[in-house]
Amino acid sequence: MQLGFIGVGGMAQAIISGLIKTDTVVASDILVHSPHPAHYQEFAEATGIQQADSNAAVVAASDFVVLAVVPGAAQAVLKEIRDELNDHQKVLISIVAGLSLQAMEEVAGYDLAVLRTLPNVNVAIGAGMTAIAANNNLTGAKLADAKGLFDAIGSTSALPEADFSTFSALAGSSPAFVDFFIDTLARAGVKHGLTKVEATRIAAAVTEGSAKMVLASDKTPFDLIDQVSSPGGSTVAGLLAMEEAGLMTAVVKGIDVTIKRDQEA
Ligand SMILES: NC(=O)C1=CN([C@@H]2O[C@H](COP(=O)(O)OP(=O)(O)OC[C@H]3O[C@@H](n4cnc5c(N)ncnc54)[C@H](O)[C@@H]3O)[C@@H](O)[C@H]2O)C=CC1
Ligand SMILES: O=C(O)[C@@H]1CCC=N1
Repeated sequence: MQLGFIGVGGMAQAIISGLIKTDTVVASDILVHSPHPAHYQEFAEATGIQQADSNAAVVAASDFVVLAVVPGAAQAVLKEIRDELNDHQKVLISIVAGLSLQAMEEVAGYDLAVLRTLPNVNVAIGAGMTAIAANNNLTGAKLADAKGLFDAIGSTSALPEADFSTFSALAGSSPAFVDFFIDTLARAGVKHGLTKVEATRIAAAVTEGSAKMVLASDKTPFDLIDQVSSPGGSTVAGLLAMEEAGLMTAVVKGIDVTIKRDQEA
């Protein structure tokens, strides 16, 4: 599989790193371009991926083309590459937040096979969570191959496009929110005398372990909370103090604003 990337920023690099680490695609089969080669020169040399001179050259040499530019540039880039894309063989995979299948078809062509995705940054270590929605032209082996790229670097969830904004908050942005929680937990440890390095290691390990427990167990998170909270003990006292400070409301408000902002874009 020849895989092209237009745009080589943080997310493209996260996906490429995950694909190479999981032996899903060999580096020499990955071709990239953006107008700022200096920004990804070091990454390209370190990973062994190929660099093209233009967006059109990426498309010409690729079976699957990943559109990984900032949302503001996406329409112009699609216009620029539409002729090369429409050879009735290639598949366009977009990771651009807020860009609908219909909007892509309008610009790039109604016959084009398109997979709209929303990966999160954890794809870099093969632990991502990616929403996918295919248009009617993407079926069979091509759909399986395009989806397979994201299954290989984490989990996928086939969702109606109407749910993409909610997914974007819950999975695309939430690594930042979970990191915020980990940092806050660690900071509390520092307040009580631990070093930041050790407190962060402890907080991250606990977050990973608790997430694995939720996924592995048939219990709800609330059941698991009850399991940790000894009668008259310290956990329930801490939980109630966090709720008095508004933890649940703060998280839900944050997600509401994230969804609203995504829908405004
Ligand atoms: N950062 C995240 O966690 C997530 C980001 N996304 C989406 O991924 C896309 C990329 O985001 P990031 O990598 O974070 O942004 P970034 O700013 O790190 O990278 C954007 C890339 O697009 C390139 N670019 C800009 N104009 C171009 C053009 N005309 N032709 C070719 N390349 C061009 C830039 O040079 C850069 O390499 C965005 O559309 C964003 O909505 C989606 C899911 C999660
Ligand atoms: O912050 C953003 O706009 C993007 C969407 C999901 C994650 N990052």
